[in-house]
Amino acid sequence: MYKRVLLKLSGEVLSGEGEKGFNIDKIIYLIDELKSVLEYGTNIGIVIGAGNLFRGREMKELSPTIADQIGMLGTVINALYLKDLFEKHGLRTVVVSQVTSLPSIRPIHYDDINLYFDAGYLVIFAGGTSNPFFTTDTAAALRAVEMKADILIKGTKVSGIFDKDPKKYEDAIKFDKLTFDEAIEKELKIMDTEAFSICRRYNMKILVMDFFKKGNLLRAIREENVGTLVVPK
Ligand SMILES: Nc1ncnc2c1ncn2[C@@H]1O[C@H](COP(=O)(O)OP(=O)(O)OP(=O)(O)O)[C@@H](O)[C@H]1O
Ligand SMILES: O=c1ccn([C@@H]2O[C@H](COP(=O)(O)O)[C@@H](O)[C@H]2O)c(=O)[nH]1
Repeated sequence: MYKRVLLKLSGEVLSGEGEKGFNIDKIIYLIDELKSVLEYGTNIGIVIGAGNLFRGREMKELSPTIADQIGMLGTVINALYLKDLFEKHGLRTVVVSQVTSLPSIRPIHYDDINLYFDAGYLVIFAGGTSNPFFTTDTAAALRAVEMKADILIKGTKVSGIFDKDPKKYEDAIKFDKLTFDEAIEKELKIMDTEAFSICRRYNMKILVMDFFKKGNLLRAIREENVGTLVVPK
């Protein structure tokens, strides 16, 4: 069973696939999934995307750097929204970020992150990498390495990594396991090359799995066969 996990969630986990904003039923579902693993004492850090609010690349009327900054702020909005609801449902949560200074957000300090985990807090890393031209997949890779996670779990709307986008091609074939070299060489668009490359350099395993299937998070953390695993060799 994994003891320390970085969970990367697509913003659409908060809204529902193809939807915008927040859907409270989806967030209650997320809370239930998290509770089922927290009771085993697993430390969980979360990197949240912002596809439910803003994606830089979709705001074509704006300059890319401004659009990306708005996207990063979207991840901060999601983090604060989650923190409040998590706490109302009994999950102690801290939001850390370098991109904004707000009273309910703390700066990222490695020593403090260990203290938060030791005290049983969920840690939400908001604000992406703090730089434009990246996505929260790259932020998840960085934070997974920084927090010395056992694995980066990407919870998304597809059941794993396929040879092509399964949302576009019905005949896409799923991989059970891949190496980082294969994922990068095949240019599989499930995650950015930057994210794969950071994980390859630091031997950070990645599991991609369907977050909308009930019980999948616990199965993943118990190291059961779910989704697609990306490993060094
Ligand atoms: N080879 C592939 N295997 C699996 N999925 C793929 C592949 N290529 C592209 N995809 C697509 O990648 C998407 C992954 O989306 P992800 O969870 O990163 O959401 P996102 O849109 O980046 O996040 P957000 O909603 O926060 O912006 C899937 O929905 C899937 O359609
Ligand atoms: O490091 C980062 C992370 C994100 N952004 C911007 O935020 C949005 C939302 O992130 P998703 O990963 O797409 O959910 C992204 O589209 C970028 O515009 C960023 O600039 N830098």
